[in-house]
Amino acid sequence: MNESAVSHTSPPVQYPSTFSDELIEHCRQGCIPPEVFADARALLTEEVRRRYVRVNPRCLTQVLDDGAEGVLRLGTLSSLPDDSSPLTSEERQLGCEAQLHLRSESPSGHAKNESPMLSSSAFTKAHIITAVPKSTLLRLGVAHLTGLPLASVQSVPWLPCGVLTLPWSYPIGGSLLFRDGVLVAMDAASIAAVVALRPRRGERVLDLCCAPGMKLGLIADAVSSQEGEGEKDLPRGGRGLAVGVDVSLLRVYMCRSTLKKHQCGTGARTSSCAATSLPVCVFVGDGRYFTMADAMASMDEAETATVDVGVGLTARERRALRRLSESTTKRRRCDADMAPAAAVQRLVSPLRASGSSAGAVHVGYAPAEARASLSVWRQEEENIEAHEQGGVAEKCLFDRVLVDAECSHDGSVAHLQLEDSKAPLDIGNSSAVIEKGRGLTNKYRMQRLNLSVDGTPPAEASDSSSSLFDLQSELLYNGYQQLKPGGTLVYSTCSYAFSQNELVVRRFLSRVNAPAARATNSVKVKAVLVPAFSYTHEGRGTPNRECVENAPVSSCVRMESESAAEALQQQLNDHAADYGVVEEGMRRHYPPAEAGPLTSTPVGSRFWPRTFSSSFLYVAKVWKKVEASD
Ligand SMILES: C[S@@+](CC[C@H](N)C(=O)[O-])C[C@H]1O[C@@H](n2cnc3c(N)ncnc32)[C@H](O)[C@@H]1O
Repeated sequence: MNESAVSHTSPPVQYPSTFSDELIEHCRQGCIPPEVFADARALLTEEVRRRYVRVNPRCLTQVLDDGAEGVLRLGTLSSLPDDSSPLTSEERQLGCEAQLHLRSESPSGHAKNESPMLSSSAFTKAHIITAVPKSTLLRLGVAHLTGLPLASVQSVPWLPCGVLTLPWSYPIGGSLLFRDGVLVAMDAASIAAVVALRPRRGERVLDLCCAPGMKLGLIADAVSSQEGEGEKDLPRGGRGLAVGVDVSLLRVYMCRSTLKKHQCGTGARTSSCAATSLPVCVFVGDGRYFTMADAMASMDEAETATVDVGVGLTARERRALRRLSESTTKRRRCDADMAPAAAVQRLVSPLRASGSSAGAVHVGYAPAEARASLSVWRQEEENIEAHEQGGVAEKCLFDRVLVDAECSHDGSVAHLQLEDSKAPLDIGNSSAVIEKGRGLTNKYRMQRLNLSVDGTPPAEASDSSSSLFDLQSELLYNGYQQLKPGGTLVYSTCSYAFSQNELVVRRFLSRVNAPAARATNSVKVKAVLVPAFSYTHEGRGTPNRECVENAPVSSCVRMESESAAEALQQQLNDHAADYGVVEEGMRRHYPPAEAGPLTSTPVGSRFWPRTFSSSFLYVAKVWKKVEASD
């Protein structure tokens, strides 16, 4: 355990005074120790605060082309090309400046991992292109470099996959880099959830709570990435698909904008990024009930040729979405003031009441590339014999599923505002709203926690079926149902609360592994909790021929090496006991006899902000292991 980490045996620390009694009670119930808020406050101070960005892989296509004006080195490869390299002096100068900082951030001993080719003195351009993963060098034009504080660009040593941090003061929103989609602002812990999932080229991946689409964009990059060395036998010839679902129509619209910007399609101001249509589609629907069969039924197959590239929908789909939009306009206004789970109920109920289960799903975005992948999938499904035992129930299942569940966001450090002086808000002030750029207000937090502003549960939320715990449990359960045997699921939240993380996962495991539940599966499967950053389970005893043990992963989400993933897992394990949340949670939620042995096994991994300098994230990975039939 990190010596600087706060142990649960430390003297009690007070909860921040900006928290109401009800919120503090919630923290106690959820085993959220007060120390984590002090850590969050420390991370928010301007001097230490950093902005995480990842590089859009579509902007890397011209890496090292002639005439490059600047090269920014990404990742933690540690040696720079020597004088015999084909880099111009300007490129070398820029690289050196960035490298100095990258090196100072790299953990000791990292140089051991560098490519032998990089330490060679006889560099040629060809060497660099073949030896260095493309995402380690980013070519930037002068316009993009203007104002970029190269000297303070840093890599993220615990997540070596093209993730950088910039000083908080860098005006990224107004920068060309951001507007052209070269850099995508995204918290490192969020990226870690996708790295844990490990989507690979050619796979079908479901993101069950996708909006605003940051992780979905990363998944789409992975399933459509360039073929890497050793990736010859790819599933479906490399034609993958990323499918996003979100219950909120407004957030699906946000997601669509995020993805369109990410794809550098219309609106890109320069040619730095190659415009591509990614195999990614988004549906409005309730993740607790979503199935891909319903989603396919909601799509307009006949008019595929007339998809409007601007919105990625056919005219019929647009009309359907408009009708949905109109029918929810009034509700939307109410929803803004409502606990999210209650809002979910209000949006979904009319959808489900509208007739068939397919009526509960609407396509919100499906560009040409996604439709092409979908039609391959449809074709495959048609070839499956409907009368096969379990054939219907197991149709349209995914290789991987991400359940980045709705949660209370208490660990979303980037959005927390804890200082009284800057945000003198209290729950008695009913005019308190979410203040753009100033973080989450108490009122907002209260809503996320299903509490009304005076601390009592709102009427809609008092029904136990709308509690966060139930919502998260149902999302996780359905995510698992949509996963094919042998597949991998990641459950994540940005809440510190034991009750939204370990408790949800433990109860889920008991539920799906209960003998009665397993007896209903046509293929005998078992949900097995595996370390988030270990991938060795893939390919063992699974019928997924595409899951090959130690197979290389797609370039845009890979760790630099398996040992880097192992080091990260080790670091997470070492910190598992920090703050005593798990032990405390176990004691509270399990009888003493059961709590003893349970405490020794961490359920999932926690990214502590102080240790990882990022927002908080809880990640648990579940493998749908196929068991030999008796
Ligand atoms: C933590 S956010 C997801 C963030 C997203 N994965 C990303 O990386 O950009 C949770 C999302 O879950 C959605 N949500 C809440 N209840 C849902 C449900 N029943 N089905 C699907 N989505 C739901 C919310 O609208 C919200 O957009």
